[in-house]
Amino acid sequence: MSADYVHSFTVCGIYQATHLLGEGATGSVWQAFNILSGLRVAIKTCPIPVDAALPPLLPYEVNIYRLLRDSESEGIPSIHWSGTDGNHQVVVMDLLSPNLNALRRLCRGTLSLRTVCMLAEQMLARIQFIHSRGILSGDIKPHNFALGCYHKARILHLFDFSHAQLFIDPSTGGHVPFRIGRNIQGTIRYASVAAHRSHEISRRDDIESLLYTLLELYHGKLPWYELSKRQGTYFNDQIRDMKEGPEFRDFLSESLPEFRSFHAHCVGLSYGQTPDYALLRGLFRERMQKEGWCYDWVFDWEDGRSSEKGTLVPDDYVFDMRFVERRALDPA
Ligand SMILES: Nc1ncnc2c1ncn2[C@@H]1O[C@H](COP(=O)(O)OP(=O)(O)OP(=O)(O)O)[C@@H](O)[C@H]1O
Repeated sequence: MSADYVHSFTVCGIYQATHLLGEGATGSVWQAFNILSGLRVAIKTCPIPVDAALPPLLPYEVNIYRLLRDSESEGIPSIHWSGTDGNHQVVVMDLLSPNLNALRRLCRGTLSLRTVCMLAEQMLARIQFIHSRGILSGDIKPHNFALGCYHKARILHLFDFSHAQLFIDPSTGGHVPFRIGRNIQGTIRYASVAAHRSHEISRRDDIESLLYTLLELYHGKLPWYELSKRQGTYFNDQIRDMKEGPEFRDFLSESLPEFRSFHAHCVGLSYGQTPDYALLRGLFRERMQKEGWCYDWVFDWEDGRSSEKGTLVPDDYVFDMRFVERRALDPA
């Protein structure tokens, strides 16, 4: 967290920050409100690098948001303002609800098949949209999807484009050529096998990461969950081997046929090939139809019983036992 911004601060004179929402590798995200209209917004801040040679991170992400901005960009947060404020780069954007990883935890670790099917429908639409604009997310994971606020409360948003990249070369209009030797980016737990192998990524890699995302939302954990908490090449290689090996095949064989068909489609895609988004969406639509479920966009976390014992506390939060009441541990 930035030392300058420990307490409430304002941006642009009209956005008053109230509290910290989350932190990532790029910066801190704060909840704020517009003091003129009362509209609640999110503010992402990132210290300006001291070394002028280092590339500015937030302006890069803002440029991606600009490329995605048009009348069809439902489910991509709007940018209200961006620029520098003091020694920070700042972007003011639509406020979103807690991300899907937090909501999975709120629902005691797993989401129902009905909720996963409804989420898959919107996730595929978002990914297809950014792909249609020549952009890859490079970091598809539950943490980067969240419902909107106000009238957008039923619209799933894809956000955090800090690892996004263009797969269409603007100078040639063609697909970026395949190459090996690219550093692995994004989040190891959800990275595609090709990304592990330092291959250039393309649309198929976002789709493979979506498969891992959906599997985690449904099952609660991926087979490489424990390994993914460790860092280093050794663990990355172990995770890659698990993704390609019998452990994952066994996991899939005990899972749902929809996920097996999804996996078969991913494996069959070559570099640069357009994924069959309709086929993938159809897998979940058919299941919804078979079960007699309708797309009412009422998710598990809106049912009080699913979240009874859940928590929004992050995985890595360490409770200090000095602050836990003895009675809670020993009711007698
Ligand atoms: N517009 C928003 N509204 C509400 N919460 C948000 C918003 N943007 C981000 N957050 C919260 O802040 C957290 C960090 O944001 P974000 O993922 O954009 O940061 P990052 O530094 O790019 O993260 P990463 O390390 O994953 O790349 C998110 O997990 C999310 O919970």
